[in-house]
Amino acid sequence: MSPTTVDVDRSASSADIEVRDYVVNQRNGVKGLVDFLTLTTLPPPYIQPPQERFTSDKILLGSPIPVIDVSDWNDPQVAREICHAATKLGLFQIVNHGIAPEELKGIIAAARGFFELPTEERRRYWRGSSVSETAWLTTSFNPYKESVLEWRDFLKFEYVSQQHDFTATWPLVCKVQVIDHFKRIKPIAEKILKILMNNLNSSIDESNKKTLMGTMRMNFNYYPKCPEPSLAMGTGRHSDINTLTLLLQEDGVLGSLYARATEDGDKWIHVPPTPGAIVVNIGDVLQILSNDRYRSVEHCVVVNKCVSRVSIPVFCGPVNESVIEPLPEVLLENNEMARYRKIVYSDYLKGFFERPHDGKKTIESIRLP
Ligand SMILES: O=C(O)CCC(=O)C(=O)O
Ligand SMILES: [Fe+2]
Repeated sequence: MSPTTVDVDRSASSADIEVRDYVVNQRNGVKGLVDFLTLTTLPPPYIQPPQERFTSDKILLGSPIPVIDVSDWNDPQVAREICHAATKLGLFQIVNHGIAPEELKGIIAAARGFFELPTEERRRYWRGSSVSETAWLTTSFNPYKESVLEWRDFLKFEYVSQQHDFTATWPLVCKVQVIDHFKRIKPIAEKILKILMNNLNSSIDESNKKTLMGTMRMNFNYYPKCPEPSLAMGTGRHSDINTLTLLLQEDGVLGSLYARATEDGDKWIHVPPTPGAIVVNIGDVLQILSNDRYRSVEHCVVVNKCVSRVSIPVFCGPVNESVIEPLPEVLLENNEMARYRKIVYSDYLKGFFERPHDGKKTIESIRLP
């Protein structure tokens, strides 16, 4: 690919195809693209239609994201604050969770380490031909289904503790840190889920553990510097579809993650990177189990002209075979009707991954009339 074709002609479909081919089919990712070209304008495949762009008039000021001090998990106030935040916004930050700042810095550095590897080295992990069955790299969200690409690459890890040596071929630059981060996040996620379940007159037991946290996956999201950030999106509007996500943001990069303030409005709250904090967000499965008591929060990521950014979500969720439906405990309590039809989680996943990021379309697709 010659650099000038992409740079000069913004509307030409040949340039469009060439960029897509380079990024997606040739498995360079958007990181490969920005390393190869000195871009002064945004390549056409990344130009979002005006209604999908994030503009400053959408930002809701004066509504800070709750920051919850969880140093004493047994304090009833902690449970109250977590349940309140899960009900209202569906997103909050926790501090004093027990993971040391140096450990958080270590996993961020490990993620950067991976994306700083030579392109050929990263490409060994490309989805579909990865050297590891439990770690793979791709770009955007769903590049073969999207008319506009998202400005990010991500490496996904699956924690399959019952499978011997599932980390054998993970990249050495980050392997130890990823394993340690999974192990540190797991008990924190379990404590939050326990609080949220207790509040629904339920609990975590052997029968539902596989639904609540039968799987754990981690992303290294990488958002390169973007020549025209106002025209692009790093991650499009979506809610996470799992139960609970615990996300680490890189310190210092402001104006990236936004959460939709209310279900029906188009106002968004900035989620500031807070040193030492972990962002927790409620996913669709908890909204379904709780019959809408908890809210899975729609969120999106804006990119930056001056700095690249890394974020590291850990997604706790059901195993594929789990049947997802509102909990009987919740329905009985108020003698209410289920608001969602029951669905096998693998079918739910299929619905989500079949289309581009599109707000809360997946959960809406199973809402009962
Ligand atoms: O980069 C972020 O802050 C959030 C990414 C995200 O929403 C996701 O990976 O699901
Ligand atoms: Fe997300």
